Formats: sequence, structure tokens, C-alpha cells
Amino acid sequence: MIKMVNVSKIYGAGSVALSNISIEIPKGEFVFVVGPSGAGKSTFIKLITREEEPTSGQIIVNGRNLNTMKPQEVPYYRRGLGIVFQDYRLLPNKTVAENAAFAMEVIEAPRREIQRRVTHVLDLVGLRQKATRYPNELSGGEQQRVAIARAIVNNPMVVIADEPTGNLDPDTSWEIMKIFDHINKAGTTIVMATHDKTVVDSMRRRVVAIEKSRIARDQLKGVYGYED
Ligand SMILES: Nc1ncnc2c1ncn2[C@@H]1O[C@H](COP(=O)(O)OP(=O)(O)OP(=O)(O)O)[C@@H](O)[C@H]1O
Repeated sequence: MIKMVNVSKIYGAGSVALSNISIEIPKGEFVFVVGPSGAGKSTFIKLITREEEPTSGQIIVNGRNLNTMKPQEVPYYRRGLGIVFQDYRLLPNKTVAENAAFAMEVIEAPRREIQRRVTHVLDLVGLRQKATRYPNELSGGEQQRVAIARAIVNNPMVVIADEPTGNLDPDTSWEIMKIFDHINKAGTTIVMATHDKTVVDSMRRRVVAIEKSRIARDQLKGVYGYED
């Protein structure tokens, strides 16, 4: 579960990114975060991943109070999240399987367990046949699928995605969304910031619209609601 209570974020020079936001996202929910450019979506995501800290207010994720988390606890905390970016961020010198395995290598999981999980997640994203390829041999959609495999290899309770279809064409975006949908139906909470109207309008999941640093709309089975 993700909970924010009266959260504000003001960047250095007085730039107000979020203003007194309160929200609860129950376990297993699929939430789209939408809104105009500069409204505060990425900041909302970065507060959950603890790339940024709030100026005021409380944030609780999976029972952890992020306000009281010590800096040395942050890497451990992030390992409990799956994080997917618009630009994939794969390791170029590692194969598809090695990229997917990376988060388990870091925690020194047993080799056999790593192999079992990597096979499972590569099957799930449909890339088992390309396990020995390198990122520069893959299409954008395939690279994003590897990034999703890497994000879920440790079975996170929450997957956070910031514009995951932002660099992809509509058909490829839809393939990616089917994978997120599958992951969500298996019980994982998903929070996704997006500008992709087609995706949001087709999925009909919870939509939280951030406008001018505040939550302007929060709908179950919502729509994108903007014309871009
Ligand atoms: N590191 C920073 N320092 C100062 N101001 C920032 C910083 N990051 C974001 N901002 C400001 O905070 C506000 C919200 O930015 P944010 O990136 O959260 O918006 P967004 O909704 O994700 O936009 P986009 O859709 O364009 O990605 C903007 O006014 C932005 O200029």
C-alpha cells in the first residue's frame, strides 16, 4: 500500500511541484498518473522511489515510513520496488538474461534461483529466445520488455513506471501494456505516469490527474481526459 498525507514538494528556488497531496493506493491497484507537462507527475513518482524527499507531509510505502528512512536503508527499500523508465536504462555490456538477472545478483541470490526466476520473467515478457542478445541488438519495445523483466525479477510488491511507452509506437505500446496488465493481475501494484491517451482510455483503470501541483481528479475506471 502507498499512502501520502499532506505531501508538498518545493524544489530549491521555490518551484512548487506538489502542493498538499493526500492519496491512498491499495495493494494490487493499477493507477495511471496523468496531467499536463510540468504538473508534478515525475515528482510524485520520485517521491515514491525516494529519489526525492517531500518538503512536508508523510509518505508510507509497503508499511515503511519514508520520512524516517535512513540514507543507508534506501538501496534496500528500492529493491522492494520494480522501477521502469521511459528510456529503458539497460546495461549495454550485459545480455538480456544478465540484465534481467542483475537485481538478483546484487542480493547474491543462489545461482539456481536466479536461473529459475530469469527464465520465468523472460518467458513472461516473451524474450526467452533472445536471452543471449545485447540491448543494441533489440528494438525499443524489446528493450522495454527486458527492463520490465529486470524490474519484476525479485517479485516486487509495487512496480513504478515513468512514461514507459513514451518512446514506443502505438502497437508496441499496447504489447507493453498487456505485460503490465498481466503483472498487475498477478497481484502487483502498478503506478504509471503517462501521456499516452490511447493506453489510458483503453485500460480503464484508476486515473489520478495532477494539475498545477494538486490532485485535480481521481477516478476509478477513468479516462485520460486531455486532448494531447
Ligand atoms: N530538480 C528540480 N529542480 C527544480 N525544479 C524542478 C525540479 N524537478 C522538477 N521541477 C519543477 O517542478 C515542477 C513539476 O515537475 P515534474 O517533472 O514533476 O512534472 P511532470 O508532470 O512530470 O512533467 P512532464 O510531464 O513534462 O514530465 C515543474 O515546474 C518543474 O520545473
